[in-house]
Amino acid sequence: MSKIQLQDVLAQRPLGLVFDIDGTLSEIVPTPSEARLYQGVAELLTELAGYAEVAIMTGRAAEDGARMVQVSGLTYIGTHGLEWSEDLPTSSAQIQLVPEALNYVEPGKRLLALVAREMAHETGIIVQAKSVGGSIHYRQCANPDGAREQILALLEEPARQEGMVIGEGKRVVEVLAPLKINKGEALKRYIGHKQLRGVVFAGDDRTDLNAIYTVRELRQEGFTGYTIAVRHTDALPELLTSADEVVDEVPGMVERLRQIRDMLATLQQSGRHKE
Ligand SMILES: O=P(O)(O)OC[C@H]1O[C@H](O[C@H]2O[C@H](CO)[C@@H](O)[C@H](O)[C@H]2O)[C@H](O)[C@@H](O)[C@@H]1O
Repeated sequence: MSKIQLQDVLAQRPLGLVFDIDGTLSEIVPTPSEARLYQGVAELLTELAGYAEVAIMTGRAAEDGARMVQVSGLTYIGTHGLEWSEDLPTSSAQIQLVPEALNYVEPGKRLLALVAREMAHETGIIVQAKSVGGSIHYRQCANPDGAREQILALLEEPARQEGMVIGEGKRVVEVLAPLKINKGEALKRYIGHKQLRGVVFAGDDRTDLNAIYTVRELRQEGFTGYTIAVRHTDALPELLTSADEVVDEVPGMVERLRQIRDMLATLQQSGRHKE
């Protein structure tokens, strides 16, 4: 089978462009609150939204993601696909939590409270609550690998009892609802919701793999999609081998965003996009 070309995907209409934040549009930094969009990204997202539907799909809470991105007119999909909003970052924005997740709000709170209490002695732990579950960051601990082991051991049995799932990302343990909704399922819902005929997805972490797999599956059914993996020194090998293209770190991704913007402008001028 011939290799899919980015140009062919960008020619589809309606077109969706879906981006992860941390490690994709913003550099990985010591703490979540220090993270900022890479220079020029907000302007590029604004320009891209003039040509396509643009969504931010993040493991952060939708509101937290929108606080970082600060671009209106985008769809913000947060908490790994559980939260949706079409009108962030306005302060009165409606944020929808998928109804299937409601039963897991309280169990998630209890598990995060347990970690906050039991790991209070460990300097460097950051507990980041989300509407369902949340993240426990250990990047700043003196012994990050040891801290990771402690968090996983502490959560194993209580998570089982609460019916919650434990996942992992970059120097972070995630407390998740036991739902089939992940970035892959969320991407499928986004494509359906916007009735897209083409999609480009970019991400850098384990949770982004689900979206990459979804694009591959949908391609088998004739859908036109393209995936970009952002390579960092700690990249999952599977992420790099599964994506259609690999770019080097966040600057490489930002350069690709510029090229995508330019390709979309050329397609529009030449009228070669598919209505
Ligand atoms: O899906 P994403 O948008 O990539 O979200 C995944 C997690 O990203 C954030 O944590 C990561 O980035 C931090 C800032 O660079 C870094 O300090 C941390 O070690 C990384 O794991 C975010 O804070 C989490 O809530 C997301 O789940």
